[in-house]
Amino acid sequence: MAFEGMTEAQAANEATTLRAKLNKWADEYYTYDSPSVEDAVYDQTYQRLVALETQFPQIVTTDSPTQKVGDHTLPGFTKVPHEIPMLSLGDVFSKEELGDFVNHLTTSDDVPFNYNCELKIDGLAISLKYENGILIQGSTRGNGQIGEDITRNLKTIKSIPRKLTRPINIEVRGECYMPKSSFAALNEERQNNGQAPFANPRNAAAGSLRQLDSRVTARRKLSTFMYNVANYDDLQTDTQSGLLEELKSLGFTINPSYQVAHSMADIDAYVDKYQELRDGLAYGIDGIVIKVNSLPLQRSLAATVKVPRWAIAFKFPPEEVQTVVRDIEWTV
Ligand SMILES: NC(=O)c1cc2c(=O)c3cc(F)ccc3oc2nc1N
Repeated sequence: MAFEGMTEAQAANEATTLRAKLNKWADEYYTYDSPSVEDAVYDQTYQRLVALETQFPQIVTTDSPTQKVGDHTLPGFTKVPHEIPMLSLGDVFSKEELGDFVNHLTTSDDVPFNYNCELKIDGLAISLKYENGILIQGSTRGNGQIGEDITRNLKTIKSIPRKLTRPINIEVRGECYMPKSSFAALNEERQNNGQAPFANPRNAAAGSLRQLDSRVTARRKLSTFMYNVANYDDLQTDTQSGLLEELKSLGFTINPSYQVAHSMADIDAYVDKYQELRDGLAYGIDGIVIKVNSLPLQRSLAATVKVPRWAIAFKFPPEEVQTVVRDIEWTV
């Protein structure tokens, strides 16, 4: 990141702005456990400041976040490499795009029209690793390749089984979320004791999971819906819908509102149904996930670098939740 043609004064000026942002975000994170930006934004901003101060050493100040001892990434959680990357879903925003995705897949790759429709829970993606049926590690998605070890916090969540009904080795992925009722109660409590409220249940879940003190996490009434398996081999089922039932039989909580679709009309009906029911659900959803139902076909379709070819997210417009407008002065 070279700063061609930048004068020292300009560098000093930008460094001052970056330091203020980083200090504010760190303060939000440590003091109010409600960071207003994702870690990746914090890290990118930090790296830019380091590059600026490296190129213009004379602008370094003693109070710069770069001068603090220790690792600049938010501490407290060890990093966890995901042997099988935790990818994100590709998004579509209209039924036409959704139809294009499904029809393209079904015709070109000889995929029978057999899709599993699921609610897209608006939470934080997590991965749970079990050995001989015992929970040994829980982690966040992180950047998809490297997550954070939050085992101790996930163990406080009642819907996450410590021990499965069968002693198998399995890595299961799903969503950790905060029910709407818990979110409302938490924000009321925070406002009563002068803390900044969380903007939405997703931020509240993220802030609650990255608590260094698990007792705080335990009080946050988080829950989970699991939906995927990283290593399929131990499973007896060969469909996505069957996988959900198998996860349930192992002791996981799955979202019961899934439905197999055999036509575009089925998919459209499911989308319309849950666009209607959305506001009345006990948890936030930000869309629908449509997946090829056959697991062998999922595997053969695999993924591009970033997203699976066998699944798509149909995104709803943002829900009209009454959130407190945060004084977000910064745009990165
Ligand atoms: N938020 C969700 O409720 C939800 C999320 C995902 C994913 O993020 C996801 C990511 C992949 F690379 C593959 C499948 C997935 O399936 C998923 N299924 C769901 N129901």
